[in-house]
Amino acid sequence: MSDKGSTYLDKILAAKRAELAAPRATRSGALTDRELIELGARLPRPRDFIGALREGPRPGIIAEFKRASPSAGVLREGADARQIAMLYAAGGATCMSVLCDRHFQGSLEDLRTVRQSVALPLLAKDFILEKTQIVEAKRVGADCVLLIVAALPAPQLRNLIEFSHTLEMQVLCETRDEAEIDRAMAAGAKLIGVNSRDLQTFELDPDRAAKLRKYVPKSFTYVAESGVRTIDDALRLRDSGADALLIGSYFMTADQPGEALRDLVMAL
Ligand SMILES: O=P(O)(O)OC[C@@H](O)[C@@H](O)c1c[nH]c2ccccc12
Repeated sequence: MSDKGSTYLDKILAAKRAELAAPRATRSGALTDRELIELGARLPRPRDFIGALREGPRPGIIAEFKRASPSAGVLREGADARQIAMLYAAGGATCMSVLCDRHFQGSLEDLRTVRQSVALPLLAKDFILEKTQIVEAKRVGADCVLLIVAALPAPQLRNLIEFSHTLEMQVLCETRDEAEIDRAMAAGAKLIGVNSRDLQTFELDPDRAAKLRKYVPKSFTYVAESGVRTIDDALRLRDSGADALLIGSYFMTADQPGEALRDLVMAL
């Protein structure tokens, strides 16, 4: 089979489908929807991720634990999830995101480690295609899950949002243009992200999140995702009206991630 025409996102999603199709060691692998809800509902109640962003200083910072990325390679050799989480919490992060996908050298284990290290609300940053993944994220301590509009047909998106809400999990719905923003809002998302990096090509358009701000009414919570490389980048996104900034590489590559975060929070 030729790879011609398939994008990075297609490849990551194909790998995720293969992972999900393989026999799984986890308990929730072959359960019915009802059993999944019963299992998920017994897990500890999630924290209020959106509430933390709305009530804290604006814009809130969602600091991401990210070992590597397909575009930049390894960001921090031997990164220690517990240590970074504690630096982020002490540095003034409002919430944290943990990259769980293996194309970013992440795992659910990293999320579990972060959960055991800090009390901040946590986002499971993964390529979620089915309900079992939402239960698994909750099981390791996530409060919020990422759902990528470009990866999910409309009925599936709505279904996964509803399922998350049934488990009292929140959803960050990731978009990249006006049409996807409309789809996210129509599907019931309350927390809308615009990723300035295109997951098809991994190219960055540093102004995308600022340009699209006007399409999301203020009753939603708006997250500018990716591409903050300087304090000025963060200031521009703040001035565009973003409620929160999701930042990974800038902190992960800093000599002192906690200091870099504190300086950024002070500048905002
Ligand atoms: O490292 P950055 O440029 O600060 O980006 C963080 C975050 O936005 C990025 O990791 C991200 C946003 N959406 C995603 C979806 C999948 C994987 C990764 C992502």
